[in-house]
Amino acid sequence: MKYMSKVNGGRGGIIINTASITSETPFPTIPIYAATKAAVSHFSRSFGDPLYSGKSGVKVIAINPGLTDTQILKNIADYSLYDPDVKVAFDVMRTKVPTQKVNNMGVGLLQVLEKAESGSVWTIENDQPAKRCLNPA
Ligand SMILES: NC(=O)C1=CN([C@@H]2O[C@H](COP(=O)(O)OP(=O)(O)OC[C@H]3O[C@@H](n4cnc5c(N)ncnc54)[C@H](O)[C@@H]3O)[C@@H](O)[C@H]2O)C=CC1
Ligand SMILES: CCCCC/C=C\C=C\C(=O)C/C=C\C/C=C\CCCC(=O)O
Repeated sequence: MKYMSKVNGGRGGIIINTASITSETPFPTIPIYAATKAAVSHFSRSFGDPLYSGKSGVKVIAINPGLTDTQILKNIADYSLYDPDVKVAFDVMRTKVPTQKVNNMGVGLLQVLEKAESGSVWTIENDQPAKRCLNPA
């Protein structure tokens, strides 16, 4: 931010912070992960305020990916899931939530870069176009 800021002779720019759809609502199966993502969303909304971006020319935006086919899902068995019943609930949820292709994150990200206002939060899920999140953390 310091070096990108127009105040310091920089060119401005865009910072995209990766939150998650788990930031939008309480997520009992992965509480710590979901809470950190809510923090990423809130942090981005605050630093994206025109109070900062108006002077700096640096937009700050958060994206909320839905479940996406990456390595993090293959590593999931390595994570502590707190309780055996939570593991069962987690596995059931996995079967119900659609997993999107990584490519859709690239497409969605370009849409966000083109039109997003500073301080906004965008959901990219289910192989659909990016949508502005109406109930961010
Ligand atoms: N795949 C999914 O379903 C979703 C992923 N996300 C978020 O997307 C972001 C990217 O994750 P994916 O590409 O899905 O997972 P990934 O496991 O493919 O990539 C994560 C990358 O982060 C790196 N990494 C981990 N700890 C690090 C550290 N301390 N310092 C530097 N690098 C570190 C890993 O080496 C890996 O290259 C993460 O913030 C994740 O929480 C959000 C919503 C859904
Ligand atoms: C993953 C099954 C639940 C389905 C939830 C839908 C979307 C999830 C999006 C995410 O951001 C979750 C992606 C990966 C989970 C990664 C880590 C879990 C860490 C668990 C923990 O807090 O110990």
